[in-house]
Amino acid sequence: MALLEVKNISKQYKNTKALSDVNFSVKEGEFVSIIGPSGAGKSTLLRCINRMVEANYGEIIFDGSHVLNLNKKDLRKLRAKIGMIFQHYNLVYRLSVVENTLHGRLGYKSTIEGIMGRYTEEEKKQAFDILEKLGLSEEVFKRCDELSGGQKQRVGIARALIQNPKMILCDEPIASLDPSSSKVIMDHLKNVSKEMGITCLVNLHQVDVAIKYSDRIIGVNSGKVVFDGSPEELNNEKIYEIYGAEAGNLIID
Ligand SMILES: Nc1ncnc2c1ncn2[C@@H]1O[C@H](COP(=O)(O)OP(=O)(O)OP(=O)(O)O)[C@@H](O)[C@H]1O
Repeated sequence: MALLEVKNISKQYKNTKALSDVNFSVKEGEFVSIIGPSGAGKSTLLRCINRMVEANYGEIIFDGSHVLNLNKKDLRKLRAKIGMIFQHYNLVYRLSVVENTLHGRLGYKSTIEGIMGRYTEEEKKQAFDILEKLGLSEEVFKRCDELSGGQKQRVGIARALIQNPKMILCDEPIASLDPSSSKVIMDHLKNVSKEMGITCLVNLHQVDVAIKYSDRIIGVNSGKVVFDGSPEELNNEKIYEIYGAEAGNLIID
């Protein structure tokens, strides 16, 4: 069953048409990558789903809700069910690993509870458990500015997981990481989808990584979906269609 349906989505920034009539759906538990050249609209597309960017036209249905029609209160509830991971982590660096993780609970709290940092014992236990699973037991009380890039991104995953999300949107999660940290992060994300059944929608620059980890790949060029298929179907011809002139060094041997 589709957890997410994106129908006829278009987005126009002032002078730029970033998305044109984008259609696709994602099943529960699926791991889907979105690939495409720089400026293709990948980030805009991901951000339209949780309305960090407002689409101009179309429909998005997530878990039965018509996302684009939600009022402020219901949008907040929806966002609690959708985690997000960013290229530059978006952590509060002067705070500790566990505090940043617990920030994932803020969507479930009143403003005053949030400001006072009131978390239940159960929430704290869950934070410790998640951090242990992500190999961060030793770092729990460290400030986030003391961490490596790979560790910071694992805190980003922890913060998303403590939301108990149905889906995680990942916007270039490994674009700032070296290959070995990238592998650790991608392995954790794959685990999140396969073991925990959480749907992952991941923007990626690296075609080889998308092929290795995804159940399905969506290729975007100039704001349009030009490929939607399995990793096996992504041959060199399709890579040319997605990347155009940039395809040269991406070709698979
Ligand atoms: N806030 C904005 N205002 C105006 N134009 C924007 C804005 N955000 C993005 N754009 C433009 O919309 C297009 C799509 O941008 P977007 O960031 O979604 O692409 P992308 O595929 O994620 O690129 P990259 O891989 O480089 O991150 C680009 O032409 C970009 O310049």
